[in-house]
Amino acid sequence: MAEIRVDLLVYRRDQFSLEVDELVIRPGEKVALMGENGCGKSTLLGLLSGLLTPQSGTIEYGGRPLAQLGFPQRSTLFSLLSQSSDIAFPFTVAEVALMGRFAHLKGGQYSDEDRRQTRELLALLDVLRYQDRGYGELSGGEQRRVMMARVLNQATPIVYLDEPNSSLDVRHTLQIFSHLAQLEATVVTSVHDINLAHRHFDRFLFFKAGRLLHDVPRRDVTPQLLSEVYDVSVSLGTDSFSFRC
Ligand SMILES: Nc1ncnc2c1ncn2[C@@H]1O[C@H](COP(=O)(O)OP(=O)(O)OP(=O)(O)O)[C@@H](O)[C@H]1O
Repeated sequence: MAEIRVDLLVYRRDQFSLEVDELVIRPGEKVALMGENGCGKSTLLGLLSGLLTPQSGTIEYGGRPLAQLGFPQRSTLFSLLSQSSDIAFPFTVAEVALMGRFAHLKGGQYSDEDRRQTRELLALLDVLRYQDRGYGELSGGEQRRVMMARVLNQATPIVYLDEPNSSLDVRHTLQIFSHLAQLEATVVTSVHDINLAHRHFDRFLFFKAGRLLHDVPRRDVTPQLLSEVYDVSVSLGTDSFSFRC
């Protein structure tokens, strides 16, 4: 599995800039990207996955610069669940999830194993019963779970997720985060629910206005730190943080 290494990264867009001096994410780490709206979480995921190109700095996977990796290599190295996932064509749920296997296609055909794995993931994400329905006929939360099945189906050693629990109800959110926490893969996800992330993830990158303010393990996420990041009053109860304006 590849280590992710970021050095002297600078990305500018209009009035916004994201700067990360140094960041190393080791294989298997579960990393939450956190901070208020517009602080740069999606931008960082876009840069790490090569959808955006930095003005300067480097991103490396196992010592190989991202810029030198072709698309086939990238698609077996990392997958990305974007914030929005519209599909223009009338694919079924099973077809959408099966697309995750595209990077592993042999001889231009999906194998029986690809189809079996797809069914298993659709069941895990609790959408197997919709497998023959049109993707566009599902609710927002159901579509999100199908997209999650597609991303996990890619079976990459690194999984990038942009707010995976948006539109999800509490049960599916808990199930998905428990699953992510148990994956062997490196997982890097943006997430707004601090208590949810704190329960399931190991490492927390807090951004503010495009800067990496804190990079801390679970035990160092304190009310003081959260208060600084989010500009709210924070207290710690028996097992969760509470917030007040
Ligand atoms: N396509 C775009 N074109 C221009 N500016 C953009 C675009 N996408 C995001 N921005 C701006 O870039 C900055 C960082 O946005 P980004 O989406 O990375 O934030 P975020 O931390 O993911 O926010 P959120 O929690 O709301 O998802 C913001 O100022 C935002 O307005």
